[in-house]
Amino acid sequence: MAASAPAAGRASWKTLSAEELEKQYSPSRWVIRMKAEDVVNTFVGTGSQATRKARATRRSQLDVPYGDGEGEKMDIYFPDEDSKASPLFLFIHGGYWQSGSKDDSAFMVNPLTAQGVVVAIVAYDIAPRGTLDLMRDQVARSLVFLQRRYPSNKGIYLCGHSAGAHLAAMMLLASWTKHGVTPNLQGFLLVSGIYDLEPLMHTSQNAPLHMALEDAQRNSPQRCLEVTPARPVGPACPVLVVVGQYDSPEFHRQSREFYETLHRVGLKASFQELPGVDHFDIIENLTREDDILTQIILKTIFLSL
Ligand SMILES: N[C@@H](CC(=O)c1ccccc1NC=O)C(=O)O
Repeated sequence: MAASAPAAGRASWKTLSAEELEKQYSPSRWVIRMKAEDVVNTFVGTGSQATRKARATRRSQLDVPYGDGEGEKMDIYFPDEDSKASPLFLFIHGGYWQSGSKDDSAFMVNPLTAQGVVVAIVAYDIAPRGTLDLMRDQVARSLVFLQRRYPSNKGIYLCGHSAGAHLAAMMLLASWTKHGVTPNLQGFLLVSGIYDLEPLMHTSQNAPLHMALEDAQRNSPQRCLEVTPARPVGPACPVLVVVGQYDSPEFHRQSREFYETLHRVGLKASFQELPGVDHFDIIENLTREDDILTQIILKTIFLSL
């Protein structure tokens, strides 16, 4: 009996009504510090202000193409002192694979570049233009591009928020042989992510995504990790799963169960619930050097060097 308990727990969302699922997967409705309708505008405002500041105060290369597609661009921000062997931090923005842009996602650039980290913010083709399979391939190619451009890097640290954490987690399942180079991935930071996409099929978020059951399952790291034996990162590569105190119960469940799966398959996983933050200020606060998640990121990067 005990062996079947996790599987039963994993499908617990199936008992929720359509209305409750919609609420659970609407992150702004769980924010307590302001009205739900103001949350996303505030988040985008903070992100675009941080991006303006990063572009004004840091050396950068903007719209660097990592592929031939029009949307396949990244912004790269550099520390003041030039080094050929810096750690690289790649951020994948969220927005349910249908909103968000690299141009308002440079939250963490100033605090991280101040400590000698090169920060790249990647753009990908959001829906309806892009499919989940395309986005996943774009993120993989952006990592390959970074590895080729900076072959002596001191590790690539991949961070994603929400839908971006999902895309980051999919890189734990990537097959690098077809790309001809394996990115030097040394850490994953998965912030308020979604790892099982099946519940989303039953919410309004699926309208532009058009996920059928096979699409949702093929793109669910929670599911794929358990059945895929070959993994591209070793047991020494830390994978941090982080969720905000005020994320919804379903987001908490998704993070906890994904952490448990990572741990079970032998990855160096850790799980942290950050107190006092929600789905949005968990990322907005990365503009600050003294933020707890900024400090966790810096520790992850510099303790593993
Ligand atoms: N429509 C959603 C927006 C949202 O979930 C979101 C917005 C910006 C960045 C990340 C988000 N969530 C997941 O990717 C909401 O307001 O709850």
